[in-house]
Amino acid sequence: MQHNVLILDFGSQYTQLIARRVRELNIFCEIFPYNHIPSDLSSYKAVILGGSPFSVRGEDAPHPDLSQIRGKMPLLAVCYGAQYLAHFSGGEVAASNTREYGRANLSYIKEGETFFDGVSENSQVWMSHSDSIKALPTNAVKLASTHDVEYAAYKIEGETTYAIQYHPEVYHSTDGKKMLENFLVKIAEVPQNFTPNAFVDEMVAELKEKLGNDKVVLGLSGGVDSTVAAVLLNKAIGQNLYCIFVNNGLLRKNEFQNVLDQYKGMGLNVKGVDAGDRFLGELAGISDPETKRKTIGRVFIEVFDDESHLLEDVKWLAQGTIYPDVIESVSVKGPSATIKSHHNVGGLPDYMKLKIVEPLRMLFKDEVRRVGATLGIDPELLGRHPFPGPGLSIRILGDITPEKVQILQDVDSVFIEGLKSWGLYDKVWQAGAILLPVNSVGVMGDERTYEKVVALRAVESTDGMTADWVHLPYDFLMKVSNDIINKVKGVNRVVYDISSKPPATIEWE
Ligand SMILES: Nc1ncnc2c1ncn2[C@@H]1O[C@H](COP(=O)(O)OP(=O)(O)OP(=O)(O)O)[C@@H](O)[C@H]1O
Ligand SMILES: O=c1[nH]c(=O)c2[nH+]cn([C@@H]3O[C@H](COP(=O)(O)O)[C@@H](O)[C@H]3O)c2[nH]1
Ligand SMILES: NC(=O)CC[C@H](N)C(=O)O
Ligand SMILES: [Mg+2]
Repeated sequence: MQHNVLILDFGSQYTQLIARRVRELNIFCEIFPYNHIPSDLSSYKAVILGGSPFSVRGEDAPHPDLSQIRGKMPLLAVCYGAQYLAHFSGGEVAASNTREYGRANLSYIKEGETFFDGVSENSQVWMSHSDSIKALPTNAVKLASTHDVEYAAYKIEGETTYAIQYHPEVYHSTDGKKMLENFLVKIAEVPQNFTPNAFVDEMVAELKEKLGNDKVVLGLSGGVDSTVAAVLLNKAIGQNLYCIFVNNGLLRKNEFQNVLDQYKGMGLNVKGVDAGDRFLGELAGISDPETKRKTIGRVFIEVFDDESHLLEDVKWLAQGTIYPDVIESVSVKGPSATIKSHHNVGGLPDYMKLKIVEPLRMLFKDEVRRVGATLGIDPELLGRHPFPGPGLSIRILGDITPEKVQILQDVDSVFIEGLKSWGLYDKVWQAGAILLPVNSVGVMGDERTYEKVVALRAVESTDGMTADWVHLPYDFLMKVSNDIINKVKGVNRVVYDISSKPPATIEWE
């Protein structure tokens, strides 16, 4: 893969957004922590320095050595980056009188600067800083100001170095993407050749080379990432790819069969392993959410290990890891605090001795979907809502029994089919039902009932990190709750979850 743009992360919440914007320009980019700059920079055509929660004046602040970068290749310094260049090159950075956070407008733009081509006068930019550049570094020229910030942008004469105090990557910087494009395409002349087709061609060639005639196993979940990874690998190594799809007894209604049928038409070598009883047996009596997750993770690995022993001579394990997972584990802040342990076939124990291959580890979710579309994967599969690996187990509060699984599968099916038939499914990022560990009193046909309560959840989100509940039409909620109570025996009450994340989470456990 061409490594075109290098983004240095100083711990800003927006670093990933910079990468998103660059990718939207069809330019490939990679994020590295400021203290792990690659030693070979020959494949990079430009570098971007990101923002940071630190003050450059602080003692523990990131102070990387940029001597191999600055003046040697095009450099764009954003926020902390801009302050960093100023502070260490003859300028001055000091605390602002007021903390600047939010929208501002450019009140001055230097004429004739390529960086501002096509940028409107008074263009709105997003500020988020408490330090300010009080004096420019040596050889710098002011390029833009706002009402409150004199040095909103500058460049260094004799270098292709640009620096901006605002955040072009944030949506509220109306011309931010234009400025990034001006810098990357017009000034740094980075090629815009990172397209799904190019990715597929390059990745297939790379996988062929890397894997040769080796055998590879892959856990298929029916989800987008593992499916796209499988189709790519299948294109590269054909029948040497062995896909395993495990029924953990906690899938959606009829999902095991439906997913297997769907894969049949795709020419994949898939084995369905029905381990439902094994999972439910191991989960019996467990109510604690973390213990449930850990148990499922362990049994997954055991089933997987058993299955790969049935195959001879397997050398590789393929995974559907995508870029946000990678960034999470390499970012300056490191893997974030465990709120919920995600089960993952990824964390395989050493004794399995398989090498890991992850063809999607450089892609964001929407890029994975586009690659999937290029590969001809059914749009319905690519548009599927995310579904957690531990499945319905974390949507059954309290202990899990086969009866409860069946009730929840039926409720979930009425809800999801309802969303589809009302044309709402694609407007919702994720939806599902939760079986609560309480009974409530109801009346059906003049008789008292004392049955289960279910909660419905539907959220909007871009990446699952934050989410808002969806304002589903009342008519829809009325119809679906009526259908659930009438069709699913054992349920006499339906409630709708109106919590956003944070402070709640999407799943209840
Ligand atoms: N039922 C299953 N059978 C086999 N492998 C599975 C199953 N569920 C999950 N996996 C494997 O575990 C990985 C992690 O699952 P998880 O659901 O957490 O991933 P994901 O990010 O949602 O990806 P996907 O879109 O592939 O489901 C999957 O990519 C897949 O390789
Ligand atoms: O693959 C997964 N394994 C897990 O263990 C897991 N737990 C939560 N999720 C999914 O992650 C997103 C965020 O969920 P939370 O707000 O509940 O943390 C939502 O999309 C959840 O469905 C999981 N996915
Ligand atoms: N967003 C940023 O990069 C902020 C930089 C620095 N911490 C400041 O407050 O000024
Ligand atoms: Mg999944």
